[in-house]
Amino acid sequence: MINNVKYSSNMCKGNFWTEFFGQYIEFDARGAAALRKIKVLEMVRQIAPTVDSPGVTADEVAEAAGILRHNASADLNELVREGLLRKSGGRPVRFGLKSIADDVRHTDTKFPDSQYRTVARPDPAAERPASSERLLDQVIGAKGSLRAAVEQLKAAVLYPPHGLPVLLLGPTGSGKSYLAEKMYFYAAKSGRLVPNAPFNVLNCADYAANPQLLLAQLFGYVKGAFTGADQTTAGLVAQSDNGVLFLDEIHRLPPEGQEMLFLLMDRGVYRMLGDGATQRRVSVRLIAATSEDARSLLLKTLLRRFPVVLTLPDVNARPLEERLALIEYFLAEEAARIGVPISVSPLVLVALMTFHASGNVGELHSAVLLGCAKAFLNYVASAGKPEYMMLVVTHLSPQIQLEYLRGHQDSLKVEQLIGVEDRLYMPMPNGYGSGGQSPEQRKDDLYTDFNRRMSDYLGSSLEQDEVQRLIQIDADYYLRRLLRHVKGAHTLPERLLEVVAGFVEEAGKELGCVFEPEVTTGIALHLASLSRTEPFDAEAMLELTAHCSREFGVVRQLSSRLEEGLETRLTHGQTSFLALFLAAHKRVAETERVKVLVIAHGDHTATSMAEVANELLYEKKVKAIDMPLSQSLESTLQIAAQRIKEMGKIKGVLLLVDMGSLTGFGAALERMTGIPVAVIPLVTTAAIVEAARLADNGQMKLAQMVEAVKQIYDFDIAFPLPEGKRLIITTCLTGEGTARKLAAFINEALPADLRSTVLVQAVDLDNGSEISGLYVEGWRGTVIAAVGTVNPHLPGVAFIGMDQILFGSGMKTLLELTAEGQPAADDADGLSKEEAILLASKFVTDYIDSKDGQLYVSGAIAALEQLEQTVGSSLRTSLAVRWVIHLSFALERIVTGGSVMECSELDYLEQHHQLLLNTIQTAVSRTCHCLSEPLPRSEIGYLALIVLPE
Ligand SMILES: Nc1ncnc2c1ncn2[C@@H]1O[C@H](COP(=O)(O)OP(=O)(O)OP(=O)(O)O)[C@@H](O)[C@H]1O
Repeated sequence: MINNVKYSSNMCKGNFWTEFFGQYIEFDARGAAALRKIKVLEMVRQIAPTVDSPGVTADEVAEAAGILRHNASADLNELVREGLLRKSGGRPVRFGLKSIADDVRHTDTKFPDSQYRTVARPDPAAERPASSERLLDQVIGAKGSLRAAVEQLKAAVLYPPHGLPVLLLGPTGSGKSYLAEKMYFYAAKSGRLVPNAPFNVLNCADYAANPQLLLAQLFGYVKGAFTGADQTTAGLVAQSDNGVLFLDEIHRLPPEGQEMLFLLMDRGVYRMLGDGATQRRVSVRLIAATSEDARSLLLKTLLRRFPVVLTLPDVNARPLEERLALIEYFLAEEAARIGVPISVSPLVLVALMTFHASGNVGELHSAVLLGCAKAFLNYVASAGKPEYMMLVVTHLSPQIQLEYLRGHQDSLKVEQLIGVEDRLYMPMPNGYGSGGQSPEQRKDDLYTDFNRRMSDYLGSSLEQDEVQRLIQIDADYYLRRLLRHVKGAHTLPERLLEVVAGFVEEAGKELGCVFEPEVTTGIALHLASLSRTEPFDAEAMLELTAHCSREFGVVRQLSSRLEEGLETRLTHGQTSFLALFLAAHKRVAETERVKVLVIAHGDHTATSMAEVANELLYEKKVKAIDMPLSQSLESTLQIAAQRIKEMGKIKGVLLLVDMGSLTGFGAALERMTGIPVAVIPLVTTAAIVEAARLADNGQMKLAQMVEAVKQIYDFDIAFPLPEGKRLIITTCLTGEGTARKLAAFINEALPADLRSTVLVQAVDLDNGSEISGLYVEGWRGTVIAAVGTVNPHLPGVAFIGMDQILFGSGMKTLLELTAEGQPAADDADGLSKEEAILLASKFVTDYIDSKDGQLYVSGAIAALEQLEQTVGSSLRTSLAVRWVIHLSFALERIVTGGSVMECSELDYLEQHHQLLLNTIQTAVSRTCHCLSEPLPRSEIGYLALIVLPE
């Protein structure tokens, strides 16, 4: 147990905390070790996400997590002991995920190598339509903080003959609307309502500025009741006959409105505005809610008429188990929505469990939605075909991350509750917990979901272009889910389909584009399912349509036609929605299109990448050609030309290839087909997705598309490389940190005459995204080597691991490569031993952010000199550098109470090199005065391993 960890070293400041959280935060050491272990596990999962990947070294994890290497090593070994990771033999030791498939019991999805120890799975019973009894019992908290409320709600619903009015109190977002809706389903399921009974919602706050209009909406009015009342119109009370009316924010109802409600509640009658004489009879179950102080804002006489008044608790005061259940519920819902399992790290759960949700369950819900939205962007852009979407702590909002770091009084309890294992949320076929709803209602829900997500995006800190992309993706998903919910259009009236088809065609003409037939079906389904409800956030919708004003204009222009055909009026919200929908699905006519073709070496490389992209896109139109190694270039060229010809008359082809001579196909194919072809080399799945998305959208010219796709290869080196210069790239996962330090380190280590011609540049690989092949392509032959913690796999470019540079002969190799094949002089890196040691010391003191750094380095150097003196020979420069760096870090670790490194070869060393071990032990204890106890034997073992090659 580490008692005094303070995340105050340079490394942590520079690499992790400041990068993610913008400022330096000292946080309580309590639980730090446990959290660090969780983080280490998360990093392994990020760097080596599958069980068959080669695994990661402690260095890589330390780098990625922004922690000291020995801590990473200690945690990794502990995770191995706990059975969470596997460890490979050989050097350097690699750690990888374990295959533990037993716990995954989900039958639909295959997870042959799932590394998850536990799988959080929604209650299978939730998949079945819930019985009326279960409906309310399934509400999270029904057995806990909402127990009394749920019992009273049941009684209120069942009370003969028409139930009792209910007033729900509680802070905003505490679930009042949610419970009102549940009550409606409960009443319907238990046979207290007629089939298809209405459920109408009126948020009185929406009409706060116009109480007259509010009353008119509620009670209806007769012709001439007020200026503008051209015809007699029924209100929501009448429309809710035999059903449920939910009045949200009821305190906004003016006193006369409250009085009008008395009559309804006492005698089941009401009067329309402008007709005080006629009493009309209805049977309406009334549910009301307010987040304000009802006692001071409602008439006492109204308050008294609610026999059931319930106050919902603040989510921050609810038991931790309930909060976890809510989070898990939302995660499972998201998994169902996107149709992909979601893997969630314990860190995420701890953060979600402990932040102060002032907006209550609603805010918790938004936090999950937005986290998933960010994760989804990464998922869509990730190469390969991830089995699941990963939700990690950096996907959460900065505020939540910040709160998490500040710590929380319940942190320890929460960590215990959550454990250290990742959880996997499976997409449930019927959604999660949607029991009791008809397909019709589900459709409404989809829309409500969609609507709410849009508002959340708008209110979030997401970048504008991220919001736009998410809207597009969501609109696409909405359509697909809608189509999935109601199989085919046969349930739709023919007339509706006809009207919508006409509208879509006209819209296409106006916008100069075409729409797939599914778009007609989708809009028809959407309109059919929405006829009863007004989208609740019309304003947010309007805001969203800012980016598709042309479509908005066209819908407005054509709306009268649609309204006539549908015999209804489109609300503002619906108009905006249709514009959004058209914008997301408009396609250019075939002849105006650019098509995407992928060619890559290997039996399946191209086809499998295209398959992934197609799966993620609405239109599955990416074509691929595999080029097995046995296939000649010439025949691949012929096949490609044939394939392009089959595409018919098109505007151009964006050809994505992997490497080699395929990059030269562009001109040849243009000649053979007469169609413009642009080539982008070093294809990745992310690039295909982006290319296909742009091709789908059809707004760009071929050349513009090439430029746009290049953006996917995101890197931070300026084009072009100055004339005559060559380049060494340094890499690391978190970009800013080690790569930059390493760049500075190598730059300093380069002989002066080379510095003018060789640039050392850090490249941000941004959590595994691929380095820009394009840039390497552009500078073909100019990159000498890549150095760092992650191999970017640049074709034809040698990679030297950071450990090799620091602890091995990496610098020598690098200089050899720099000198174009001429071996570097003599030892290590051409530096004198003193210079090399000086550099190593500087490296160490840069990393250890305390005045003691110098102490550790001096100790390490003194120990080396002592050893050399005793042995009577001088250690080679590269080994001396390794010794100094290693021992300095070891001293810091031990002095600050860190874990001791295990040395697996210690037994062997004790048997065969005991004298050496003893000599080192003596040298260290004589010179390293910072130690209060002898350096542990296994640490000595490591030092011996450094010396032994000599
Ligand atoms: N017990 C619950 N289980 C699942 N989801 C819930 C629960 N309670 C609330 N929610 C979700 O939390 C969000 C906010 O709930 P809701 O809108 O019902 O709150 P509210 O009290 O009506 O808020 P407001 O006063 O702002 O109208 C919704 O997304 C709702 O689905």
